[in-house]
Amino acid sequence: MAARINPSILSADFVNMQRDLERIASADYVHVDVMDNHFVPNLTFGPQMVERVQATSPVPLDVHLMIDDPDRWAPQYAEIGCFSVTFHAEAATAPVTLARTLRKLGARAGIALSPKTDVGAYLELLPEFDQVLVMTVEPGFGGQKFLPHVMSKLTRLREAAARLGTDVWLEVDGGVTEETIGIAADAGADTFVAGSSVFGASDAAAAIEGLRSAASAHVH
Ligand SMILES: O=C(CO)[C@@H](O)[C@H](O)COP(=O)(O)O
Ligand SMILES: [Fe+2]
Repeated sequence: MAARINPSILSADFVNMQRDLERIASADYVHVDVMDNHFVPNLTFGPQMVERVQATSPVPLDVHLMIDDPDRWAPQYAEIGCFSVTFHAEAATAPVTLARTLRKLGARAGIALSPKTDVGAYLELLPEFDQVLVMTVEPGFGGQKFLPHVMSKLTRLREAAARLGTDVWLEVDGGVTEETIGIAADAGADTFVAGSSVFGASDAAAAIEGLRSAASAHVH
């Protein structure tokens, strides 16, 4: 199976967003990091900007909400028509109810786990989600180092998905490069977010292709 490569526009030039969206037109999805300065100590943008990105982007949006109270704020991203909406397990009060709402609104529902969050409580709930985002850095900033110790979560998620017979995408986010992507793919990831390693390259399309082929050799 081919790996999905989702460049993160956190590393794009915010005043040249249209140009940077065109640079990553060969990606599978565009990863959009929404941060609120409360759940994480950084602030990006909200639904108005995401709606404009969606109208401009040649590829669908994979929205990653690093915000407090996603139960209240996440549905509006599905209403805009975003392809997938992922909220943090640590921030949601009623994750299953929220995932059902997102699906009813036509979005894929995702749940994200910060590095210190155990995966155990979510394994039996996998059929309620279309994707699980395993953070491989502390959420909040691009350009951090990949944390290999979280790979055991992917192994457990992959086993649980097979046992439950559910087709859930397993996404990794943070520090993904041509050097680290194979480690995540070997552990069971099939969807890869990459910010600085794509936008930091002079040729973003070549960087996407490099990541795709480095991962595809490992994706099961
Ligand atoms: O959600 C986040 C950070 O909180 C990510 O999506 C980053 O944007 C990834 O950036 P790199 O680690 O690939 O530079
Ligand atoms: Fe992200």
